[in-house]
Amino acid sequence: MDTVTTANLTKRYGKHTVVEGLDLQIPAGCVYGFLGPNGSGKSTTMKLLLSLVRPSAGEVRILGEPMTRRTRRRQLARIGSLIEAPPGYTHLTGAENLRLVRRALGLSADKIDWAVRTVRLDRQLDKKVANYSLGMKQRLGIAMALARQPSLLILDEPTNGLDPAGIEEIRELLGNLARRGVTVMVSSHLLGEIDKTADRLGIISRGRLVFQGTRADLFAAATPAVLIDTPVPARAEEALRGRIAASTLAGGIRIEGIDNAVTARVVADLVRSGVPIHGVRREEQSLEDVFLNLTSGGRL
Ligand SMILES: Nc1ncnc2c1ncn2[C@@H]1O[C@H](COP(=O)(O)OP(=O)(O)OP(=O)(O)O)[C@@H](O)[C@H]1O
Repeated sequence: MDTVTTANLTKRYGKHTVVEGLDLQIPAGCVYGFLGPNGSGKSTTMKLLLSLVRPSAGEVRILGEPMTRRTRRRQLARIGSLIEAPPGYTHLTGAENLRLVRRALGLSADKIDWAVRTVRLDRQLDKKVANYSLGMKQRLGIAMALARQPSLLILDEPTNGLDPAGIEEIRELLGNLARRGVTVMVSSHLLGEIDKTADRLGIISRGRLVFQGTRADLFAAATPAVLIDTPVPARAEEALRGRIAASTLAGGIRIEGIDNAVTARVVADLVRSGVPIHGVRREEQSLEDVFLNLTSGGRL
């Protein structure tokens, strides 16, 4: 079952469409990496899911139920979230902040203890939050979100500004939570920060979902350029001119965006034209390249 689904989810501010026709599907118990460049609409989407912002069109369903003004209170009891800046009063200690959360939500002490142990903040609780590192603040924010033992955790850029060790720690934490059955949606503008933890990826660019699926699906969806090795690249390019756009390289030609059937036809054409072919392969492509292609080079 999917924990979150949206249908045609859309948000407009005046004439500006910030989120457009999103159909999200977040399966239960997974880490869903929600990726997109800065300003592409990730925070707005998360606020829509949490009903902090009202959709201009479309709907959100969480744990099988529509998220509306009427159901919001009940729904939010099952959702933990961390949106934008880490929460907490900086003049209070971690423990004092958590006590406030405990009272506000009427939780038992063992739930707070569990959340604190899960984020490994147990030894830092007596410090004032003002003296916390950014990583500690993020972990306190996650502990606050976890205290109610949510089925769904929504985290907006929790690794933003953290050093590599801090990023790794959050990644590990999210993986552990998912293994215990919590569905985690986590956003980032950097693919490398979450791709190792995420079982599923959703990529948003200019308010539209440009990809949703597994990492393997993402690779498959992208078609890397074909490289044809030949000692006479200029002749090969000449033979294809007017039909296929090829660029010449030292020792071969490069053709973008052609599928296997077209590749076979190109090779047959070259052979017929007397061009010797020493090899045909697809260019190596990193997940980062695929991401950049889908998001037009990481721009909005
Ligand atoms: N309340 C608002 N009124 C008008 N425009 C808004 C509002 N909130 C967000 N926007 C615009 O919506 C677009 C998407 O913003 P959003 O914060 O959702 O993106 P994001 O992907 O989370 O980016 P970032 O990582 O920088 O936070 C931006 O152009 C932003 O200026």
